[in-house]
Amino acid sequence: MLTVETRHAIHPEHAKGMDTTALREHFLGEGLFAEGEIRMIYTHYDRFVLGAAVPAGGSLTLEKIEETKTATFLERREMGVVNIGGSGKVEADGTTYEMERGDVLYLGMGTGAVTFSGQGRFYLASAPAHRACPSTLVAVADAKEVKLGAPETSNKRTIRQFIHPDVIDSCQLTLGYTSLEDGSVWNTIPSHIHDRRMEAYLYWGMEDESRVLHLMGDPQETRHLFVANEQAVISPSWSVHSGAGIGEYTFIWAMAGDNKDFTDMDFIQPGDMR
Ligand SMILES: O=C(O)C(=O)C[C@H](O)C(=O)CO
Ligand SMILES: [Zn+2]
Repeated sequence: MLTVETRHAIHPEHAKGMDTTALREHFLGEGLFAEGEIRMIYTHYDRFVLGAAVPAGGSLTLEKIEETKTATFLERREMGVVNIGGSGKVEADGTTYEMERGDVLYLGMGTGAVTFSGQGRFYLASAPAHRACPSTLVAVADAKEVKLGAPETSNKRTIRQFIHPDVIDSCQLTLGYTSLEDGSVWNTIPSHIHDRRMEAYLYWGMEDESRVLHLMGDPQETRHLFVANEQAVISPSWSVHSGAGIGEYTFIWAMAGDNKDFTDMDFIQPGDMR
């Protein structure tokens, strides 16, 4: 089964007046990972699509979605696939990619139908593309590692960059994930925005009862979302995206927009946030 939900772009002035239910309705992705299903969210933020495929031992094929009005989903798009489950396979364009937990697969524009199988839990992130870059499997060991933060500021973390100019080519998609060290709770502190790019976070590797308090909103009008395992947050270009978690957590960040410069961020120090 394939289901697609549409999320329209929200103006920051509109977001200021939202209550908790409305904030969750517009910015949180809940229930994306369902056994035997592909579930997707088509956003109007840079036409970024996020989703999940959980074949649960069977197989699932992503061929097309009505929203793009193209013959296949990847006809004019590129996509990142992250396996956050057990061993699984992805077949695309006549090639079978074996994916272990944490591996990332980049699929270039024009790839055609994509079939997911095995015990993988596949997170999907896709953006429009203008040229075909080579499809590439990037194992955890091949990612670029960046260490950030310190125990004194409770934000010591490892950023692993997979779909990133220093690792593989892509059109506009960048993707990787960040894991917190034991005892550190804060991600992406100091907070930042990047008006040039939207971003989506998928929190994973969490206990069922754990939660991340995700900060979003205009830096002068912050709001929060309590986020559980395997839930996603859509971050418009005007919104900060930081969080503090109870228990272990990792989050996949994926971005689309005008540049692929990971370090292009406008920082806002905690003292300047409201
Ligand atoms: O821990 C971090 O800091 C991040 O992972 C930053 C995000 O990837 C991000 O927001 C990039 O723009
Ligand atoms: Zn960011």
